[in-house]
Amino acid sequence: MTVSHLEKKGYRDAFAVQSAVIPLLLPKFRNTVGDICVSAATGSGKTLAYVLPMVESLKHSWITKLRGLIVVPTRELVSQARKAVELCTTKMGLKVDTAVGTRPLSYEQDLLIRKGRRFDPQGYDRLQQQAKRNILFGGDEEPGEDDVMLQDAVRMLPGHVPEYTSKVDILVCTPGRLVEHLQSTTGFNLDNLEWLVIDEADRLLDQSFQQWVDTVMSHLQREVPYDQMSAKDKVLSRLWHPKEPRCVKKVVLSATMTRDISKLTALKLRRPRLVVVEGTEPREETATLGAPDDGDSFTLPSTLHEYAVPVGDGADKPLYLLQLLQTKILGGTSGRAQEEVNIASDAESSVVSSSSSDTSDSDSSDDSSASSDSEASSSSNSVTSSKPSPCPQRDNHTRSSPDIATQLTPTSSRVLIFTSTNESATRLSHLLRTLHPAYAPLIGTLTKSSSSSATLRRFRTGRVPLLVASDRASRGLDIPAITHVINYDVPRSVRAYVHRVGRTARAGREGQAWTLFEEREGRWFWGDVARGQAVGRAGTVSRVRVVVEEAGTGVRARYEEALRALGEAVRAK
Ligand SMILES: Nc1ncnc2c1ncn2[C@@H]1O[C@H](COP(=O)(O)OP(=O)(O)OP(=O)(O)O)[C@@H](O)[C@H]1O
Repeated sequence: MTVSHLEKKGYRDAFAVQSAVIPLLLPKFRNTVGDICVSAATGSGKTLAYVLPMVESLKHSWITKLRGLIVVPTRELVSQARKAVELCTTKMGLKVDTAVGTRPLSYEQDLLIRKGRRFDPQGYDRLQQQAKRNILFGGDEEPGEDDVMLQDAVRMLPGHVPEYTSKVDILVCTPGRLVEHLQSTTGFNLDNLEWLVIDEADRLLDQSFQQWVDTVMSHLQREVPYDQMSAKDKVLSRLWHPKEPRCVKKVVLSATMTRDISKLTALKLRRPRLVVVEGTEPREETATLGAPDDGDSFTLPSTLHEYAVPVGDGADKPLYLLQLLQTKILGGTSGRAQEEVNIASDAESSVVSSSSSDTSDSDSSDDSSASSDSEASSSSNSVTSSKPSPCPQRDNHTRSSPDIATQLTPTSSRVLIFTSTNESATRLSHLLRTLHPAYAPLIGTLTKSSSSSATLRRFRTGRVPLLVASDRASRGLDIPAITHVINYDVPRSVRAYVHRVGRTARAGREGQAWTLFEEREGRWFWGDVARGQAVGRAGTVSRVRVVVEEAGTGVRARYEEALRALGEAVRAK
């Protein structure tokens, strides 16, 4: 049923990571294979690799209990993972829901827990006594979990006690909200959990997120009270028979999965096995988890094409971005020439980047100077490309940029631009709109405060083909239409680079990643990211020279005006 449904939806063949992981997670290997850690490239299909076997093993459950828990770092990923689960549970009767910090807790409590009652005269007497004591001696603090139960108990029919049951079989959640429910939702527990999936695990095991793991682990080890035991466990406990040990299958995944066992110890994995899937062929390499200094390594999608653009000291970075967008990425514009722009060919850049003796990675080439313009344009005519361009591009040679007022013609490009912070994402969007008013309706901004689902929907559907975002959008976001990722600000780490550029070139599609780097960032970028041992890639990173010419540009005047206005706005705050 699931397979034929998936085929109808276009999922015809299993991807490599799915071929490697699904068999290990199927119910028949449940007791022979321990917990699984998965490392596979971005966009390689890790989500279905755990959702399918989880659904397969839970589909015969006829009483709804919380059996499957999927933890991801952001609310966007919660809704994405939920869609994947719903795709696989169609017409199965399994109940799926989500828990994210943006909804009121009480609203979610109603969605997750059903309040009922059970006939239990002894329990009734006990709870009534307790309620009386609380009324007599209790304080006026916020009601805790037990207080809620007592409040419910006093409203019960004589001889009855409140009973709380799960309304969901599979819950997809963020760690913070999960902890809130564990601490304050009466009846919410992990007593029946069979699957714990931690996606984007290296992020979720970061120190900043760490405390949620301890809370979850302590709930997994909790002794289930007698009146909440399953019928089978009640019988076993009456016979003084040891209960069967609880066995929660843990699946831990990331495109940048750590091999450092010390970071995983908090998860108390059982006979952990690391599955590393590289490339697109179903080749499973089972590695062992290692010591802290073993060094992590990551693989980029083979369909990703990477470029790096030097931007001098960074003072004119928005102008470089604009030229890059106009001439290399969005294309399709037309109109009266107003500003002269020189773009060196990819060919030149390929030669530069592939030369092992190139020491100018952190160079201080002044790309805004007139001399470098002419140098760039002359070299662009003399070198042939050594790397085919994966996406249709415009003429690379010296050309005119479009009239600033020209409307952008329809484009199939979908461009995700990363900045280092939410604030700089907002600032950059503002600058781009001022610099090129015709782009204004095409630019979206994804910040913590913006309505992310509406913004992402507009980006997904192409109504807004340019999205400026902070690293919040770098993890797991699956928008197949993204053709380009631009690192406007260099990422903070190699790991962050891998996740950012992984928003394109997903599921075997072609994609381009462009990184703008300042002089002071060049050494790190080329040393660690572009040529570092930690990153496995099919090709090389090509260096591309984008030259912003100063003379005769209305853009520069607008740029300076926009900077002034921004400065004033910041001062006024
Ligand atoms: N067997 C398949 N056939 C076709 N498409 C697939 C298949 N499996 C997954 N996909 C699609 O591939 C895309 C990427 O999958 P997914 O989001 O699971 O990647 P991922 O490995 O989790 O990436 P990331 O590490 O960035 O989170 C999704 O759009 C998904 O629908």
